[in-house]
Amino acid sequence: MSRNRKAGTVTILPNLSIIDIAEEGKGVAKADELVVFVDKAVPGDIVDVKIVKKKKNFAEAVIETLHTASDMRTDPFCEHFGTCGGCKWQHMQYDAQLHFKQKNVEAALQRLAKVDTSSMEPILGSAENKYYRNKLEYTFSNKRWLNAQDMTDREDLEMNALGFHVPLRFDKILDIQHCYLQAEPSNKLRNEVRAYALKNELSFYDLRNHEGSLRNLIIRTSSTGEVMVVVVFAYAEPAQVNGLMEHLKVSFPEITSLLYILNQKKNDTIFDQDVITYAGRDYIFEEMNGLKFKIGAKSFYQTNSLQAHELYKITKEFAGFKGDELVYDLYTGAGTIANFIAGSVKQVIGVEYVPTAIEDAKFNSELNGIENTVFYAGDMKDILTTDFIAAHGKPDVVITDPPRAGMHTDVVERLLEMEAEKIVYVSCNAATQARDLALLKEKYEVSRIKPVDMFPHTQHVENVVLLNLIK
Ligand SMILES: C[S@@+](CC[C@H](N)C(=O)[O-])C[C@H]1O[C@@H](n2cnc3c(N)ncnc32)[C@H](O)[C@@H]1O
Repeated sequence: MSRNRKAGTVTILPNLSIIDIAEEGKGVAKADELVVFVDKAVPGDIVDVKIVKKKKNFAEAVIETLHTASDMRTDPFCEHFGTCGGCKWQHMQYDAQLHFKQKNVEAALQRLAKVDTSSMEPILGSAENKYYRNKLEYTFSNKRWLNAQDMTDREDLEMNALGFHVPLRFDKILDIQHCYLQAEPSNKLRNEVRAYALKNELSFYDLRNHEGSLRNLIIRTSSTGEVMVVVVFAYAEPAQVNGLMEHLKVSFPEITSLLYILNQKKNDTIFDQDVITYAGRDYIFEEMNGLKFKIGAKSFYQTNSLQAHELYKITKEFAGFKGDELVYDLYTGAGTIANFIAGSVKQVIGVEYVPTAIEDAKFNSELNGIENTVFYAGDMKDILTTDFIAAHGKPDVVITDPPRAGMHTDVVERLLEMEAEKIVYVSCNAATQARDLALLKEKYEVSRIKPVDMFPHTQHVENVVLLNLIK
């Protein structure tokens, strides 16, 4: 039984056993009727915790004292662990991460859609669990996040930083020395850009007052060995832009595509901005399964390329194509799934609301000599109408891969009207997937479920579900 010890206004709950992991990735403990979500706790830990937020039925807490460490713990490999918002599960062994991802998907499907998960297939782990991302976006700031050590030696403190946002702090940036998410030359590039900017007194952006020159650095790498670098300035003298870009061009001959953007808006999205090519091409190539994909600065491509290939293979296997199918690929992005399966079906119709992604999808079909794909840009609920279905034909198979929010109810309605034999539902959020499955139950039964880990050391997980039309 837990006891409350009040130390001033701080509430400490002693000797809690961590019994589970919640969907958001925190450890779960119970103190009488109160459910406590404990940051960086692992099932099997016994801990004293400090409450940081208290609601009627639950509380959020941090570890005050770790009395017994779970067998599932391991030493985090990154010096930035604990402050950086990424890779929050590094302190848990990879097998345990996979176990809890599988369990969380299963729990969501059972609880929210009453799906029978007894034949759920085991999660597919990522072959690479370091340096697995093909894209990183860093932020410049003149307000570096200071750790306790920095606070003690405040003399000559460098306040400029190039790195990642500290969770819940839009203006504070953790200066990253080494990131384990993207392979070289990613780390060398980021550190060189920072060193050049400091040496040449280019100003780092002030995210609060919207002043300063350097805003973002985007690095994309591909399985073909090509590299794209995009430097985003708020403003800069042409000599300063040319100075930095020329330095990168000379120092990193491996850069295939060297680009910059002048973004004077308050927000840092680049989708409505002109991209200027300083050197090389304005795109790089990615390759998958013998297909080439063109990736521009604004293109969407799954960030873990190797595991995306596995995800698509599972999607295709679940669909079990015979060769004569009409397939709808909903939320097609840059048409990667559509192009990946095109050789195995009669025709694919891809729908997606980002127009530039649809341009990429069409370009990629052409590039690979694929002639049986058609793509449409627009909001799914507006495009996928009864008239659209009448004009294009009822699909035999639907592949749907919506964003985290899942599908709009109008889209689910259309799926129920279309009565495709099979729906393969790929999702990055098991809770919204389960919500949609509960609606699809009216006409479909779930016959296969397989989670896929695209993001090691995070709580995120992809899940593929096959639905069969009930006859
Ligand atoms: C998870 S991504 C899937 C991308 C693609 N299937 C792939 O594997 O590369 C979801 C896609 O849905 C698109 N999207 C989000 N909301 C949409 C909507 N309301 N209508 C159409 N597309 C939408 C996003 O732009 C994004 O490309």
